[in-house]
Amino acid sequence: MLMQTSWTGLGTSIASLMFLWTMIRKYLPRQFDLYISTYTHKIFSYFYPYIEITFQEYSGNRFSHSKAYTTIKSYLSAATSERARKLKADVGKDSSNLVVTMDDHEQVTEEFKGVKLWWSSNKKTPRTQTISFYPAQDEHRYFTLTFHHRDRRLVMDCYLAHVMEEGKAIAVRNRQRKLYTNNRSKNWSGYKKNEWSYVVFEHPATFERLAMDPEKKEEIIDDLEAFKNGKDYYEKIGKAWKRGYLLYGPPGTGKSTMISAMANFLDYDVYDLELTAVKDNTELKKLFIETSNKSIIVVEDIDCSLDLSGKREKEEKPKEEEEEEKKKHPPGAKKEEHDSKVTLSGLLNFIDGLWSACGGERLIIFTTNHVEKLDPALIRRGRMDKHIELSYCTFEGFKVFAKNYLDLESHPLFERIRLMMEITKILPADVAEKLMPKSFKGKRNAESCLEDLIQFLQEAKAKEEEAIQLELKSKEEIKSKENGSVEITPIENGCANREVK
Ligand SMILES: Nc1ncnc2c1ncn2[C@@H]1O[C@H](COP(=O)(O)OP(=O)(O)OP(=O)(O)O)[C@@H](O)[C@H]1O
Repeated sequence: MLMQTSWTGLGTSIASLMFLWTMIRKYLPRQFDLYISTYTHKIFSYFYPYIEITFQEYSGNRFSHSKAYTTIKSYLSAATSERARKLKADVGKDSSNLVVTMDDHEQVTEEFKGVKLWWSSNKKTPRTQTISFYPAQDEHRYFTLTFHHRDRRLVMDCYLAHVMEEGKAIAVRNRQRKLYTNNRSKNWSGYKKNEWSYVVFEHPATFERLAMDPEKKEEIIDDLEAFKNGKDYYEKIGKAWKRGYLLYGPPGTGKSTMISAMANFLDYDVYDLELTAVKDNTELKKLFIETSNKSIIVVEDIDCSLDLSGKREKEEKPKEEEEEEKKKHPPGAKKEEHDSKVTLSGLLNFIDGLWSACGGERLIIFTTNHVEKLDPALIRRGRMDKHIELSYCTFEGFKVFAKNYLDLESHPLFERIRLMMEITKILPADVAEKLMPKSFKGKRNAESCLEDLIQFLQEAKAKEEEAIQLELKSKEEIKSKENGSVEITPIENGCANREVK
């Protein structure tokens, strides 16, 4: 009984004290309140001198991931993978491509400028049952960073910035790049929409493996490097952060390969724009707006994509062509659905109109096999800032192929190939095809590849000479027809002589 009275008394006195404490804090001036809370905190931190910061998976609503969480996740995955790599290396297994993520409730200990910090990955499952229109969110993940109270300045001023910077760089490195293409698809109401769809982009092309003049290659690499790091510069000069490239040359000279090498070099996504599938300029604009930053937008074979000759040339169209066009599309007839109405001016707007300035860091690349067919307005400098000609293979280019395909830096047959390449045109695609080993069994095979190439060069030379002879002959024929003289065969010659007699 006595015991019960004393417990009740103790409870009442604690409750009264707490009430009094709350009242005092409520009516105390602000500075005293702050003073008290600082001291309370100091007393608590004496018993638990660690600070914990949490980073939640979702920011605000459940559908948008918090950027900080995602960045920290990349950072910690790299740290965990590194640890796992070291462990594996100790055991002696190959571990170069290992990527490991942190397990729930796993801890990672880090050292930064001599200070120890602890990261842990946690998960919370909500206990309350809520009725919601959206699917239930089962788990709520977060990272907790724990550090000693005395290190809070270093953590706040340096460490967190370091984590964010590293995390972002790691995320960019680990990002799977995408190759997009546009296609028309019907939605549930039957309305045809033009949308981007993608596959993972995994082309192994690099500038190192690209066969072309080394100086030209260096120049392109420098240009891309300057573009990639040019954010401030573009801002300073008041220009949208984008650049146009025109790649031209015969088929099989490496235009597509160069685009892949550029994408790999810059770490950009690729948007392969199929212009013939775009209905009109509005659709083109919409597609453009949907492209992301850090991307290359490619229009391959631009001369074949659409009639982009513009108004000026349309007026000059020969009559026969117009007739043919009319036959294809008689005035009353319904045009085929895929017929595109994208115009030259629409395309120019796409390249450098007002809309092209939304977002940034975009390369626009056109490729063509017939540069002479393009409207000068489309490719003038400022729109297509850099014109790159890809042409027949040079000896320097061949050496890149030999190193790449056959692992050869020199060979007695090289000199013969060099001399032949000086007088014979050969496409890089043909060199690539000839040097592709027929089986993967050493040097002997490499030599037979070189011999194959020599034979191909000899045949190409013979064909070239034959073509020149034919051309000369036809030119002579035309000339003689123009002069009104008939070609005289020996017998005719004889007859003619007789007639004269
Ligand atoms: N300069 C080059 N460097 C390395 N490989 C090349 C080069 N040119 C061509 N190739 C090889 O030839 C093949 C065809 O090249 P690619 O498709 O890039 O040529 P292209 O100029 O885009 O042709 P097209 O105009 O017909 O599209 C590629 O798979 C590549 O292996």
